[in-house]
Amino acid sequence: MEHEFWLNKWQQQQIGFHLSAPHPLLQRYKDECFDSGPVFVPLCGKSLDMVFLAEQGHKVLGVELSETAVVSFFKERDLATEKEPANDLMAWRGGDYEIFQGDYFHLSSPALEQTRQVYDRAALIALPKPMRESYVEHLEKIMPPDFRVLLITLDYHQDEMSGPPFAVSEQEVRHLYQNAREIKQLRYTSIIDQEPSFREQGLTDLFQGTYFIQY
Ligand SMILES: C[S@@+](CC[C@H](N)C(=O)[O-])C[C@H]1O[C@@H](n2cnc3c(N)ncnc32)[C@H](O)[C@@H]1O
Repeated sequence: MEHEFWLNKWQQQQIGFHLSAPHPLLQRYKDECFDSGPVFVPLCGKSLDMVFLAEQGHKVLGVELSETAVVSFFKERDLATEKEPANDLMAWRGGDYEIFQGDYFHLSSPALEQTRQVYDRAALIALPKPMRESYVEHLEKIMPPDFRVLLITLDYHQDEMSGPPFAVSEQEVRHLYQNAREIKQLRYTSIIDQEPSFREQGLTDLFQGTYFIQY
């Protein structure tokens, strides 16, 4: 997607993707997938999942395009911040969080080289197909060789709705992450009954997939 698309969404506060509580699947699978080390949250928005991770003792690194999102995240927690340029991005630090504000595709940081865990909720599925390949390629470039990912996807008939969120099937996850040592599907369930607004937009079904990916 164009940067303008997301910056406008934040400007106009059209952030239906933002949840008012930590994601239940993060709570369910965190201990199974992560050790006590830091966690990288790409395309993080101002997600409360970061707060949950910090409360569980993790240092949290994020990257987010929108300055509005980053400023709101720290402001809503009443956290004092300091910021400094980090290549093309701006690194904001406060509490247990370090959020790089700018384009994920320009991110590289020594801090990430020490981070072996990635939490992806609504990041991969926020991107159109050609960008999803670049997203995984970039992740493989900026993370250490033995990283792992807890990934939450949505899947539906793409011709029934234009994204975002985009449909990402299990087959595509396996293709995108073909360089990984292990890809385990933890869960794949229909959630259309809990998401009536998607039915109103024309979807006949909507599945949520959860994967553990180990390099
Ligand atoms: C669907 S939202 C999900 C946010 C968050 N993961 C959550 O669960 O609430 C996608 C986010 O990615 C951000 N984004 C989109 N393209 C980006 C890019 N190239 N670099 C960094 N952030 C980006 C958007 O501003 C938006 O906040």
